[in-house]
Amino acid sequence: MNAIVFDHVSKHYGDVLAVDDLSLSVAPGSTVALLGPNGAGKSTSINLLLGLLQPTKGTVAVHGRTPAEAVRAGEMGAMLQHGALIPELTVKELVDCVRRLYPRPLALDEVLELADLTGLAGRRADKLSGGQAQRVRFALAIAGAPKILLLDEPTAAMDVESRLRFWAGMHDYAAGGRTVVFATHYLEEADEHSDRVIVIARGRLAADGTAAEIKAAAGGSAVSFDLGAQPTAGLDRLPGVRAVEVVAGTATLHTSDPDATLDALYRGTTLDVRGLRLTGAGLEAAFLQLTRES
Ligand SMILES: Nc1ncnc2c1ncn2[C@@H]1O[C@H](COP(=O)(O)OP(=O)(O)OP(=O)(O)O)[C@@H](O)[C@H]1O
Repeated sequence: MNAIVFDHVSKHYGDVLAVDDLSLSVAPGSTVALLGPNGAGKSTSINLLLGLLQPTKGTVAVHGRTPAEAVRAGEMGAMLQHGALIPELTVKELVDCVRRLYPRPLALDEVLELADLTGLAGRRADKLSGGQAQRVRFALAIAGAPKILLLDEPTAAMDVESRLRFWAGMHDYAAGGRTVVFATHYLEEADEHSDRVIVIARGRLAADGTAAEIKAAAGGSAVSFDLGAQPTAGLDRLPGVRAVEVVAGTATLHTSDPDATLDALYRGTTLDVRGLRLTGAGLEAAFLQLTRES
């Protein structure tokens, strides 16, 4: 059975269509990045998964049940973008308090270790930095040993070192068959830390696959050269070319077949091609193209 299923889900906030006919399923044990620009519908999707919001249309299922049932069964853990911590409690007290609410929690020391909080266990929650507080939110999300862990932009307030440790903790937690879905705008995080990337833009599914598949599907490479004042006519008809951009005298041809494009550029046109550059599309280029297209 799938861990998560969205079946033709739409969510309106008044006139705003935040999620638009989204259908997808997530297999148990996978780590999925939900990637999209600001306002794409990532947080709304996570809130729908937690049963905090109800779809306007369609259904959301978690292990074949409603989100509310899955939450009640202690199957879901979530780290949302904001969440107040009880200021008077120490990190250890807070984590222990939350883990005791669950039927089969992780051991306290294990939670602290996974969230890299062992050294901060005695610190009061109101004396933590922003990044440390994020690690406590992560600890609270995993304390109940949920089968499905949802993380909404988990590394937003973390420095480079904290990010590295956070991802190590996330991978340790995911090992052993747990399902993790994390929302991010950081392409490199999606690339490095997930085995599947779901790109959403304006509430719709823009792409779904491994980071490598998304890069390939988004059109491979770009051929750039100094065009100067020469005419652009016909560049968009060269083989493989999907789009042409001309900025400040530099032409960039986005192509799915750079060999054929280059061959035709030299042999099939009378252009004086200088300063030629060939670049492979990274996830960033793929992401921009996909989110513009959709
Ligand atoms: N409570 C609300 N009332 C009205 N509109 C909302 C509400 N919450 C979100 N929206 C709108 O719904 C759309 C999707 O928002 P959402 O927060 O899900 O996007 P997101 O991908 O998580 O964005 P970000 O990366 O900026 O956090 C946006 O247009 C947003 O303005």
